[in-house]
Amino acid sequence: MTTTSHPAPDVFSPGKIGPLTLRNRTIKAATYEGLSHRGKVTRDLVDFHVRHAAGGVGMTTVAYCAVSPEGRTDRHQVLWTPEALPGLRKLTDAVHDQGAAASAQIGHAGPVANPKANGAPALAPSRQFQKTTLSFAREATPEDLRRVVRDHARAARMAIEAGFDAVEVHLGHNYLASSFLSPKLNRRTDSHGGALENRARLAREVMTAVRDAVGDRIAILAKLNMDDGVPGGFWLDEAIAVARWLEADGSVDALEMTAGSSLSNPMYLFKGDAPLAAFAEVMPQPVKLGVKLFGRAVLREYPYQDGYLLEDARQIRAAVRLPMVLLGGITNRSIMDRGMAEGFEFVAMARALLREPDLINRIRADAGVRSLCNHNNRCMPTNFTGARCVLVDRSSPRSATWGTETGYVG
Ligand SMILES: Cc1cc2nc3c(=O)[nH]c(=O)nc-3n(C[C@H](O)[C@H](O)[C@H](O)COP(=O)(O)O)c2cc1C
Repeated sequence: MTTTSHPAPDVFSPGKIGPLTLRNRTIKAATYEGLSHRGKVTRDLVDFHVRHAAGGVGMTTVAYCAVSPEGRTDRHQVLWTPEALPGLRKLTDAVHDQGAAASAQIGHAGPVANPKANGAPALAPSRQFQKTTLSFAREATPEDLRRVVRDHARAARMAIEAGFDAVEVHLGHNYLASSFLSPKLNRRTDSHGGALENRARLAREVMTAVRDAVGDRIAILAKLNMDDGVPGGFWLDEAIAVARWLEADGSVDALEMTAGSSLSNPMYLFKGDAPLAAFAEVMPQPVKLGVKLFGRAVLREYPYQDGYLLEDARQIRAAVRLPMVLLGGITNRSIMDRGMAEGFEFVAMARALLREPDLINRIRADAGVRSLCNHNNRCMPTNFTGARCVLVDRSSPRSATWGTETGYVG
């Protein structure tokens, strides 16, 4: 542990991530909004982030902006194209007007991508059957990997043009870089497979390319898995080594630790109820069929408790000096204070802020405020139809005419 000799910072005091100073230490975690249309920003997407910025967070994260077309989980996802830039700039300007910073989550979904929607097979370290999309992901060639690394660098450069203060690189949930880390998913025998040094190569190449692309003009965060929650998968001991390498590479300004596999164990990240019926209801084919056939095996339930990733994240905290963001069940002042006391510099929150976007302002005014989120997790499947808490708003903003009606903002 590096910080026990210093008093714990107040979560409402300013905090530094690389070149960036946030007005406080709370971050709206990435929740894929499902509010972009044909790769471009809509008014609904801007409004979503303005709500969170006005609600008091230090930084809001625009999720998940794919670096390559075959790396999308939804065909409407923001892609880093010149056409997307004017809308992204309007989004970051609107967030800045509220006094918050804006981060873009960038990444490649790898085997989690939707091949039908993308019109291209998903990429994986080794050829494999995807239960959720009932299709085979193809083995990425060395040229694919070089291109994906370049795509991350290009995305990070465009994030600067779009006015973002930070990029958060997705190294979790068995998306592409995370699937390479997994000894279960990665059965390669080349320089990107086998020993941990080789399995971690893609994640390190991506982070170094992003650092080379942006220098210290904006902050660089990495959202790194600690444990896939899958027998034979990537887990904590290996994550500690990877966190140390990323620190030694100088490619990261802050680490946010996550867990689970969007491929085979998503509830390991969320804990709480598994919303199987809600998933089957909204998913397009063939994902709907995949959920019906394999959903019960994939959506296993785990008990929820506040700060549920703290026990593992504490071990990473002890291994590196980098600023760290505590994620997972942060819902009230007392778990925020606990994170600060344990040496984390920031906290990130997803579901509690979907339930109440103004929760940060209310906790700041009254430390006794409790979140109304009950971890029923029925927000999870809303990410393709407008991420929201269904206890607040059951209806989707997306309709047959959605996009034109809502209006592009650039
Ligand atoms: C609707 C929804 C969409 C999400 N989309 C993303 C995403 O695009 N990228 C990501 O890294 N995590 C995503 N997550 C996970 C959250 O960032 C966060 O890691 C998780 O919800 C645990 O934090 P919490 O306990 O504060 O909710 C999503 C979560 C929800 C509920």
